[in-house]
Amino acid sequence: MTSGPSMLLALADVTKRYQTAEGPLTVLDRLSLTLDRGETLALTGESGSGKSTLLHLAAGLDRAEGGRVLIDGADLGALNDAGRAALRRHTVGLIFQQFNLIPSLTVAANLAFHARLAGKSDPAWQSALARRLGLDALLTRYPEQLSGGQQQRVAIGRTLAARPKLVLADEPTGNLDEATGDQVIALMLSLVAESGAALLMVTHSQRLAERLGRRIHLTGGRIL
Ligand SMILES: Nc1ncnc2c1ncn2[C@@H]1O[C@H](COP(=O)(O)OP(=O)(O)OP(=O)(O)O)[C@@H](O)[C@H]1O
Repeated sequence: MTSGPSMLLALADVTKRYQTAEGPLTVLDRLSLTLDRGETLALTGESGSGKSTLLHLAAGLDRAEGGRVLIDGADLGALNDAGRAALRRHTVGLIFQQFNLIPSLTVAANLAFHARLAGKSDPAWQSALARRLGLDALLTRYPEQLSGGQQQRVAIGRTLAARPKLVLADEPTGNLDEATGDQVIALMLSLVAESGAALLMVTHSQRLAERLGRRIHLTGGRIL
């Protein structure tokens, strides 16, 4: 595999198996894909086709049985746990369906949390994100005092505040009604574009997938 300067994420011949009571289950079968800097890519596939598995591998949260995963030129297989954690902290941002906010922190502190951990606090960018995400009047509230759409807007702001080069989103609007979900996706896409990040987004929705620059479909452990 050649890794040019524009390539941010590459999976090359990646195989992932789980051990189950019925024997080994091959979820990803010599799968390859690349994502360029600033590119947005939608990943669709039936339930159980391996979308979340692929996203976890791309985040360095899990290891493949075969093949290679490269993020920003770094081969995850060649890094130890601390190296992978550092790469995740500095380069990757994750957005999940369940929002995953810290319940004991205010909206403002949640927004600041990841950027601070990554040593990349940028108050001006954080304020701009809060304003653009419509969170200015909610900064002193706690997550349990927010609607689902508001919580996901905080989660998006928290992720983008650290300026990750790669944003990985797993069904980010899966817990929201369609109208709220559409608004949240629109905000996420424009802020991802402004921050220059690349986005890999898992979705069940063909309609949402069509809003991204490129689409791939996972089936039988491979990409169509
Ligand atoms: N830790 C695990 N151990 C065993 N099997 C697993 C494990 N995690 C996932 N699987 C299996 O691997 C397959 C892929 O799971 P994955 O969660 O990646 O699918 P998905 O496409 O994200 O599904 P969904 O759209 O329903 O969220 C499924 O058959 C699942 O049962």
